[in-house]
Amino acid sequence: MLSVVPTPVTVRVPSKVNLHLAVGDLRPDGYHDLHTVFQALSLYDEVSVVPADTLSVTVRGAGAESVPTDSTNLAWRAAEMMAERAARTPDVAITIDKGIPVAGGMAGGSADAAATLVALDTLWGIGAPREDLADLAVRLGSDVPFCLHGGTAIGTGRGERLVPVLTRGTFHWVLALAKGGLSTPVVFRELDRLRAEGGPQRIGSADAVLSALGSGDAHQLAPLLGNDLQAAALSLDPMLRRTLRAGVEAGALAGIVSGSGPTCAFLVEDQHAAVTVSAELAGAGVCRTVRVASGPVPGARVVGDADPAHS
Ligand SMILES: C[C@](O)(CO)[C@H](O)COP(=O)(O)OP(=O)(O)OC[C@H]1O[C@@H](n2ccc(N)nc2=O)[C@H](O)[C@@H]1O
Ligand SMILES: Nc1ncnc2c1ncn2[C@@H]1O[C@H](COP(=O)(O)OP(=O)(O)OP(=O)(O)O)[C@@H](O)[C@H]1O
Repeated sequence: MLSVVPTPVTVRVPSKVNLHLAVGDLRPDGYHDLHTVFQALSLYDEVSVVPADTLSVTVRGAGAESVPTDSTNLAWRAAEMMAERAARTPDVAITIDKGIPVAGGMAGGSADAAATLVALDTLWGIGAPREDLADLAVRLGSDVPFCLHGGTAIGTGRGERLVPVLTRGTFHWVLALAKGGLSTPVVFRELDRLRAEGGPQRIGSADAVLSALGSGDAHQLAPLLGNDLQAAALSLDPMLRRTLRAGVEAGALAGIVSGSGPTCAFLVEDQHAAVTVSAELAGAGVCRTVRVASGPVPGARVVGDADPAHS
């Protein structure tokens, strides 16, 4: 008798960079209020799910060895949450192909959680409204709702309340991936420590960033990029200063630490500049590897899915 091999559902999910990341004071719940502008970038993870006897997670790609494959993996937790919502057991094998740097400040784990929600929604034929998935997403992490959403968006609260931002055209980025990672809570704590000592200066409002995004002009946007966590990331990893300097010397319009770091994101003029800047930066010996990306791109979606309900 022929046995039916189940077909996996695969979801592609983007990374993010914070074009503007204003961090408020520490709240009683341990989080900080944020006012941020996210942009989803074309550096992706792919997450596949297939029916299995029990829940499992396999991670492949760069940095896979430092990603947990047990119930502390955000994708595992997403599967349990989705199963609970669907009143069923989470009997799936999850395979994560990492293209997003691990602990790199580009929402790698959050992306996998968002992708798992979308993949299981399809595999189990749930058809949950996007708002329901967003409600589950916020319980998994502050960046998870944006990984579902994609595009460019303002994030407030702890980063989970999203409003889409109108942008024109495509922005081109060069990403310098670091050898190690930085822990997000440790970077927030370092900022609190620096602030207790009187510094660093806080970035201002995002208004100018929003109008630069509307113009589609990378030259206008470049000097406006700002990240309150940058000083904390540089304090924990002073070598990042060299990386930021090298990117600008290589011809980038501006460089910024991405989120909590240590990935550095460089805005460049166009696709051609992305290639030349990335080649020069790769030769400067200031990072583990260099990637080219563009944004904005859509959030987590099933590969090969042309259904506009998923847009
Ligand atoms: C730095 C950013 O990537 C910017 O988008 C995010 O704020 C981090 O989002 P995330 O990795 O999804 O973070 P979560 O898993 O929600 O939180 C991890 C830890 O980071 C700190 N955290 C996170 C978000 C926030 N608004 N304030 C915080 O202080 C808290 O110590 C929290 O316990
Ligand atoms: N699916 C996952 N992928 C990567 N890391 C994961 C995953 N699940 C749990 N983790 C854990 O989370 C830690 C942070 O990894 P992650 O790649 O999410 O960091 P990040 O990109 O800096 O996050 P963010 O930008 O959202 O602050 C890792 O060191 C790892 O132990």
